Amino acid sequence: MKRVHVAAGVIRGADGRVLIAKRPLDKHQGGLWEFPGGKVEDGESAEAALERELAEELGIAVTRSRPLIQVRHDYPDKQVLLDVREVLAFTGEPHGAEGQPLAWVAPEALPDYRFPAANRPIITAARLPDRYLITPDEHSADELLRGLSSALQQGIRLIQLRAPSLSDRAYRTLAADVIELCKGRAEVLLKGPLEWAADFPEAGWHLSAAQLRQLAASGRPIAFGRWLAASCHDALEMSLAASLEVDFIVLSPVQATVSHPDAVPLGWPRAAELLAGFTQPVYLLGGLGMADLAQASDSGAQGVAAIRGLWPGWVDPSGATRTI
Ligand SMILES: Nc1nc2c([nH]c(=O)n2[C@@H]2O[C@H](COP(=O)(O)OP(=O)(O)OP(=O)(O)O)[C@@H](O)[C@H]2O)c(=O)[nH]1
Ligand SMILES: [Mg+2]
Repeated sequence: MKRVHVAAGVIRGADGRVLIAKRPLDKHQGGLWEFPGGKVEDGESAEAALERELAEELGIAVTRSRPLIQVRHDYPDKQVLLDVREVLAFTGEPHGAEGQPLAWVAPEALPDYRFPAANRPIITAARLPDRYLITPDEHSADELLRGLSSALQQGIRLIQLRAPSLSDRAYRTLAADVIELCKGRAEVLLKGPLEWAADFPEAGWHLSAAQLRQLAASGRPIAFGRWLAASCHDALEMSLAASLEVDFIVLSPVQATVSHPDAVPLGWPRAAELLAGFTQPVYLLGGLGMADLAQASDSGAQGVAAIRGLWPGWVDPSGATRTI
């Protein structure tokens, strides 16, 4: 069976809501919601196909889009490659040009709608931002909270609280303060024993590669009910993350980094290769910052994860202060 190549778009309104459409009952996966789009024609790029399909289906002209995620999925009766792009700019007012019902949905409400099975990672990708801040470990609790406040003001929406130098007790106290600070503004993922998760019901969890290996030994997905992410460094760890059905992963190190000077960098070509076969969103980490967002996206990643590269006011070696 030939895999059907499909281009689909995540379109956002000015208020951040995402546009979805209902598939006609008589079509494949009929009656379910979808991200508007359609089949890529022979010799056509996914970008061009998306522009053509969204003009036909919604009457809009897409002027700018970027790759968001690629999903290969095998239905019993059809194999698809969904090439999903984030629409960054368009003109016109979207309407159901083929009579299909449309809905504008807040990203966090997308899981409440019924989509085809292939769409789970797309929904996750549509809900996640393009940058994942990992906290630096060298600051006092007060400095860290001040830095996080600025980061929130600058638009950071996803944060991993990493503080390996703190005692368990100090980490847990800091975690409570960070969760309080970020409430309603950013998602916080904690890093530590998974048994702690019950004490922090509002936080997601970020598994280390070692935790990932341990949990994967149990052989079944974890039903966590909040954000669950994992650190991966190679194809094996990525396959463990996939089998546990974590929401997203961080793949590192792409480049040499000060926090892990001994680690051998993957480099961009190898990172892109590892991403190609993986269907969940991936943040690339390791010596990266905002300047690397476009390359990360072109390599198939959701975006960039960074400690220094996303920390407010960090001065890079060239002397320029980075802004987010
Ligand atoms: N556009 C779109 N298609 C999706 C999504 N998820 C998903 O599994 N698909 C599948 O991708 C394929 C492409 O859909 P399509 O609208 O281009 O084509 P179709 O087969 O429904 O209609 P057609 O044969 O008249 O062109 C369908 O098999 C559809 O079930 C999604 O979110 N958006
Ligand atoms: Mg279509």
